[in-house]
Formats: sequence, structure tokens, C-alpha cells
Amino acid sequence: MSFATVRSALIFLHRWIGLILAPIFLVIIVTGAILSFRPIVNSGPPVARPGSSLDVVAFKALLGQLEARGQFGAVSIVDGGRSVSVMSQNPELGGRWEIATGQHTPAPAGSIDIFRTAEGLHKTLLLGLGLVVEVASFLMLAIMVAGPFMAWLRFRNTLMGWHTAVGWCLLPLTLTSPVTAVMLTLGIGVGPRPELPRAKRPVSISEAVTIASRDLDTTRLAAVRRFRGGSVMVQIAGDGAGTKGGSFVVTDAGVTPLVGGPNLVKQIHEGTWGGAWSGTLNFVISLALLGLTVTGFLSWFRRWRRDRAKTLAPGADILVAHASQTGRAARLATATHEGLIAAGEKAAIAPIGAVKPKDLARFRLVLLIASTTGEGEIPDGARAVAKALKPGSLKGVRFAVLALGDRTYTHFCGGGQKLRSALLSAGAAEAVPMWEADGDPAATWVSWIDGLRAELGLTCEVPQLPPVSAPVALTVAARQRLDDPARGDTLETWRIMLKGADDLAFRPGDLVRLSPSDGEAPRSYSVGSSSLVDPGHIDLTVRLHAWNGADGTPRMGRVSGYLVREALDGATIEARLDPHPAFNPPLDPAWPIIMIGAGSGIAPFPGFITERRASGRAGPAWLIFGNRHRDGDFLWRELFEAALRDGTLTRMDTAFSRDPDDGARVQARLMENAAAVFDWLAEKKAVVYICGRRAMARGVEEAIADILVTQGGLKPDAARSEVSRWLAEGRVRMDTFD
Ligand SMILES: Cc1cc2nc3c(=O)[nH]c(=O)nc-3n(C[C@H](O)[C@H](O)[C@H](O)COP(=O)(O)O)c2cc1C
Repeated sequence: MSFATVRSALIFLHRWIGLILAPIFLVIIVTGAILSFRPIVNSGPPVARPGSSLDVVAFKALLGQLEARGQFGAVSIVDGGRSVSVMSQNPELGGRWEIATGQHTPAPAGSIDIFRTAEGLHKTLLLGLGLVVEVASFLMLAIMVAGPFMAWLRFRNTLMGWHTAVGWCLLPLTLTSPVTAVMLTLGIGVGPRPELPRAKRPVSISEAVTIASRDLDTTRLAAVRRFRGGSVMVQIAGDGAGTKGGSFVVTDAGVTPLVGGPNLVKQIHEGTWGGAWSGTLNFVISLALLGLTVTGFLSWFRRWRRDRAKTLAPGADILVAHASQTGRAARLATATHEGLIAAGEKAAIAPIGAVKPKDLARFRLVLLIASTTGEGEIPDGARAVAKALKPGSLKGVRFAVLALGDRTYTHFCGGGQKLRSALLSAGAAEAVPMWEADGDPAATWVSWIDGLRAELGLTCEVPQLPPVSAPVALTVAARQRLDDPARGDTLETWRIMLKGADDLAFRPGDLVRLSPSDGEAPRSYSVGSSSLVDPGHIDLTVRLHAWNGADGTPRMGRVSGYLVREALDGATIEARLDPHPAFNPPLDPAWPIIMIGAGSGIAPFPGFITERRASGRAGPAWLIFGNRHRDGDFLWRELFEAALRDGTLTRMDTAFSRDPDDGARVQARLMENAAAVFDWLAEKKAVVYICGRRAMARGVEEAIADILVTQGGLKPDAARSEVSRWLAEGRVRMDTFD
């Protein structure tokens, strides 16, 4: 059995035992805290009554009267021997009695002996449930011992952070209470009980005083109370001058001194071994235990509430799901959902990657709009879905797919096809055949909805769709080589600044799509500027795609070759400007972000920085950039260094894979800074933007999952599905290319 398996079993037990027994733990801990005051309150000098003596005859007469009236459990001599304090539930007996006159001062109405009540609750829950308390002590000890195996000690100012820190740092202290409780239950360290003479019949308190008078100086009587097996315990006070007091057990057969050294385990448990200060220590322990119970419960409750909030619209029976890379499928799904709701259907909407398979199975109909990315691949946020669906898990679910694609790619609508196969393998039934949209999907989408209405009897109002992307004519306004060719093996990369005829609306991360006239696949370039700062210019970072053909002749990518070699200053470029909301920076510039870019994947981030700086209230931002050489291709170096100086960037790390003194890639930089990355992810709730080659993005995704394992204590599977969920929900965003 691996450590991870043991650990997850411990986590499970810790959580569920803690939760189920929380009410009992709370009773035991709170009453323990109250009882810890007993040694503090009672820490005066030991019972001794110098000089005074009790009028035993009058005392016995009073006892006789009291016994005639009813039951009572204990009597103590107070007021220098002039009065007795009687403990009884019966208000006619409880309170003070003057011995000489027999005058009764009842205990104030409603008064309860707080320590006795607390003790009753602490030991038996006041319901005779001593066994439950004993079992709870064992389980409390077990979950406390399991605690440190669940998370390493790290200080974080969160509920769980405090829970872990208190659990770790005060462990030796907090363990004392349950350990001594368990020892007392098991009789460890308790020592043999004194042999007591057997009582033939129970004795009353007054009888016991009479029997005790034969052997003991009862004028120094301090207290008398009922004891085990029908006996009575008598406490005799010392005289403060040599004659010691003591406790004696009285039966009908005679008087036996209660001997035996102090029971250390009991004293530790009760905090009586050092008087007031050991009581105070016990109080601190109780507070720590209380803190652990409350913080543990509250963090579970918060997580439970968060998970519940994530449950898709509970009454819905139709799910409009989307798998979208650049936002089109998501926009169409939103419009579909709005149309269904407007027509009175009960529908929910979600990115399919964010829906758990068991939640998917809840819907009678799933309408999936899925695009394709890469070479016929499923969009990043939905990639995990295909793997997560188990055969047969979607029996009874019907689905319909609208696949978005572009026929200029080899694997037309490959993403939609793969997701369709995954749904079929999971046992879902296809309600209508899959539709495929080429290019702008608006018209196909409308026909698809018509088909759903006709074939499935769905009602759906089709809203007017805004155009997906706008054709624009852009002029090359300026060009600047970003790498340093003098360094040899850098990759030729250019900043190309484009200008529109009019002001344009765009955000960093949007895409400028260029379609070569010869039918080759279109290429999209990330916008590295923001119209919120300068609506007149679009900045691109373009790497020349160059290689040697089979015959050794140098070749160039159609689009990048055109941009870098042919479209010189003043040239006009026909393009489309595609919004890419999935890769725009957060609208709130104060939101923390981590930007990870490698090579020309840095393209959108100059725009992120510029937009956040212009807002005047940029939150924490961390850039991790990788390329070949620090000297040759640290793209946009001046801009980022200036951003570090002015605070727009909080932190910058670089990885130069071909520098002898570095050699690392961005993934390695993440792993080296795992604790900080975890802090940004888990505490700052940073959104992660990853831009670059697909392989790099996958490597970063794995590094993040590793960090959740090493820093967050997740199991590898759980960490991977957490990252998939983040991808689907937009906490981790990718803009990748091959
Ligand atoms: C980088 C990239 C790769 C693409 N690869 C394919 C592909 O292999 N097959 C295909 O049919 N469409 C492909 N497309 C086209 C998209 O699927 C299509 O534009 C779709 O409408 C985008 O929808 P989305 O915004 O929801 O991601 C690709 C688009 C981009 C930007």
C-alpha cells in the first residue's frame, strides 16, 4: 500500500470522524474548559480548620432531620463549623443550614452547581452515556495522531492554515487530554483500588458519622458524601498544626482510610497536579482543541457550500454544454441557453469540462457545441472529459452535437467528433445526427436549432447573433526586430504594429486571423495591445516560421513569411479581428494573474501589462518567460523590466534553455518556485495564462498538477482533475499553437 493511499484513508477518517463526532467533541471540550477552572478556583490552602471544632451532636441531629425530609448526596462543613452546605436536587434540602438553630438558607432559585453539571456532561453527557464519551476519547486521539500525516506545517492565514498550524505546533499539548482520558478508561497508571471492607447493607450519611465517631475525631469533619457500593466517604480536616486530615470510607463494618498516592494520570487530565497554573494550562489545551474542532468544521462547511453552489441549476433537465477554445462555441451556447429559457424550457449551461460525469448523467438531454483546436483536437478546457467518462456512465442521456470547425484544416471538426465518440462510448444516445459548421457558424447554428425544434419538439427562441468577427483592413505602421540576430541561433521574431483606418475595439489576447489566398490554413496572431489604451494600433509578435525543405532549400511559413518579409511599412493587410474572451486579461485589473509565455507565446502579454498599467490599480502579476538566450531573444525585455520597476509586474522569472548557466524551461521554473506558485494559485486565486507551443502548455499543466500534489497534498488524480476543472472554468487559460 502506497503512502498516498494510506494518507487519503487518513484524510477520509480524520474528516468524517471529526464531522460526525463534532457535537460530542464540543460538549467534552467545552465542559473540559469549564472544569479546568476547578483547580484554579480551589487552589487555596488544603482543607484545614485551625482552632474551630464541630458540634457533632447538633450536626447529627440536623442530619437526622434532613434525612427525614429526603435524599441528598453530600454535605460540607462551612462557616468555621457553624453551618453545613447541602448538595441536593431537592430545593427544600439544598443550600445552607445553620447547625445550632437549624435555620435554612436555600440555594438561590435556578442556581446550578456549574462544576458538577459540567462534570456530568463531560463524563456521561448527563445521559448515562459514559461509554460514548470513552469511545469519543479514543477517536479524538486517533484523528489527532492522524492530523500531521495529512498536511505539512505551513503558515497560511486561512481557516485551514490555522487548523494545520495549531494542530502541528500544539500537538504535544493537545494530545495530553485525549491520551490521559484514554489511559483513565483503560485503567493505565490508575494503580490498584484500595481494598474496602464489604458493606452488608448501605449506610446513611448520619449513620456513617456515628460509625466514624468511634475511630475518628469528627469534630474536624470537613465533608461527608455518598460513595461506592452503599458506603460513605468522610473527609477530616487537618488542624493546620501537625495533625493531618484525610479521607475515609465508612461502611456498616467500620472505617477504612483511603490510601494510595496521588494518581498522576488523573491529575494531569484534571489539571490538578500544579494547582492554579496546571488548571490554566488545561484551559489553554481546551481552547486549542476547541479551535481545532471549530476551524476543521468551518473549513469543511465552506467547501461543502462551495461545492453545492457549483451544482448546476437543480431543476434543469436540459444542459447546454460547450467546448470552446477562442469563445465562439461558448457564445453560441449562451445564445442557445437564453433561447431555451426564453421559450420556457428548464435549461442549464456550462463548459463541458466543468461538469462532473455524474452531473452530466442527471440531464435528459445534452446539447453540446464544440469547436476544434490544434490539428483536430478537443479544446483545452474539455480535453479531460473524454477520459473521465466511464463506459455506461451516461446511459439514458440523449445528446446532440454542433461541431464548429474550418475546412482549411486537415481534421475538420475533429474536436466535436472526438467528444461525440466519448459520449457514445459512455452509453449516451445521439438524439439527432451531429451538425458541422465551417467557418462562421451562425447560419449552421440557426439550422441546427430548427432541427432540434422539429425533431425533438424543443422550444427555443433564436436571438439575433452579433457578427463573430469583423473583417478589417490593417496597415503596417512600424516593424521592429525583437531578437538579436548577432547572437546566432535566435529565432527571428518581429514586433509588427498595425493601424486601422478607424479606431478599433479589441483587448489583449484577441486574435488577428490571416487567411492566405492559396487555401492554406489560416493563421491567428495574438493581439499584444489594448484599445482601452490605444484604439488606433494593434501590436503583434510574429516569429518567422522557417525550415529547410527535403531538398535542403530554406522554406518559410506562408503567413509569417508574408508578414515578416513582404508586408513592409505601409502595406495593407486584409484580416479578421476575432474576439478571444477566453484569453483576455480579467476585466478587473486588480485580479492577480500569472502569465506564462515561451518564445513568441509572449505575444499577448505586452498588451496585458500595458492595459493593467493604464488602469492605475493593477493587482499582483507574475510573468514567467522562456526562450533560448537571455542576450539574444529576451523578447520585450525593456517593457517588462520597466513594468517590474513601476510595480505593474510584481515578479518576473525567466528560463533560457540554451544558456549554459541556465538551461531550464518555464516548467522547471514553476517547479523550483512551487511554494510561491501554490500560494498564488490557492491563496491569491490568481488566473493563469499560458501561451506558447502546445507541448509547453501541457508541460506547464503537468507542473501545476505536481505542485498541487507536493504543496497542496492532493492525490495525483485529484490534482489532474482540479487542473482540468480550472481549465474548464477559466482559472487556467491557454492559447496554444503547434
Ligand atoms: C489554432 C487553431 C486550430 C484549429 N484547428 C482546427 C482543426 O484542426 N479543425 C477544424 O475543423 N477547425 C480548426 N480550427 C477552427 C476552429 O475550430 C473554429 O474557428 C471554431 O469556430 C472556433 O470556435 P471556438 O472559438 O469556440 O474555439 C482551429 C482554429 C484555431 C484558432
